[in-house]
Amino acid sequence: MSSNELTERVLVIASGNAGKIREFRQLLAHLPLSVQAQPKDLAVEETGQTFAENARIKALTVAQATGQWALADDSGLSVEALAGAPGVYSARYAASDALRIERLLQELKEIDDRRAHFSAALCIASETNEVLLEVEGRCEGLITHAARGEKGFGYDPIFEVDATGTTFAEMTIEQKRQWSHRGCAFALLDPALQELLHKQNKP
Ligand SMILES: O=P(O)(O)OP(=O)(O)OP(=O)(O)OC[C@H]1O[C@@H](n2cnc3c(O)ncnc32)[C@H](O)[C@@H]1O
Ligand SMILES: [Mg+2]
Repeated sequence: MSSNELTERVLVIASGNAGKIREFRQLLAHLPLSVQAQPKDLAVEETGQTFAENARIKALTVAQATGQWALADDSGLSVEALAGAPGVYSARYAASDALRIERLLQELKEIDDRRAHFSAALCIASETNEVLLEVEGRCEGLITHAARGEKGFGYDPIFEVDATGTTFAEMTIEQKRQWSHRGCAFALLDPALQELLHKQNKP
């Protein structure tokens, strides 16, 4: 075993969403961390009113259940013409990604104003019930009239990023990292997390 492995801290990704987990594995790859998935049987109720509250709830619950640091992400799509819906209810909008997309396109059928934004709140909590880091990121765009692209997950095929004119589903994981709500939030988290890990490893 190398000395690196000896000091490598475990970080549990407090999410049941395979698409998010894939992105976090890429985002965290350069850090001296052992990245693990949360236990399959763990379901956390998202009772918060905001993305930040829900991210906290998920991070604290999973950190306590696993006895490790946990990183949670609460995210969603807010549509201007729908007064911010589905927002924190983005996962509960319908039963599957395909049905969520279908419902949103249906709701916006007669509506010209397609402006929307994605938000992501990230939270890292410790096994001792402490919130270590919290950040938020946002990405502005438009809801398309039809799905475009095969990559990504969730609402990606119908969210066109203002800055690129492409949907998240048309982007590589690296491009999505550059423009997305999650990538922007992680850019804020990354230096603070590195500092925290550095401090921890000092004798
Ligand atoms: O709570 P966890 O277990 O992390 O997984 P979840 O899928 O329930 O995640 P949220 O509660 O944060 O709900 C977010 C919803 O918004 C969608 N979403 C979040 N980020 C997205 C992204 O980058 N691209 C497309 N859809 C996204 C996601 O698929 C969910 O339907
Ligand atoms: Mg959820």
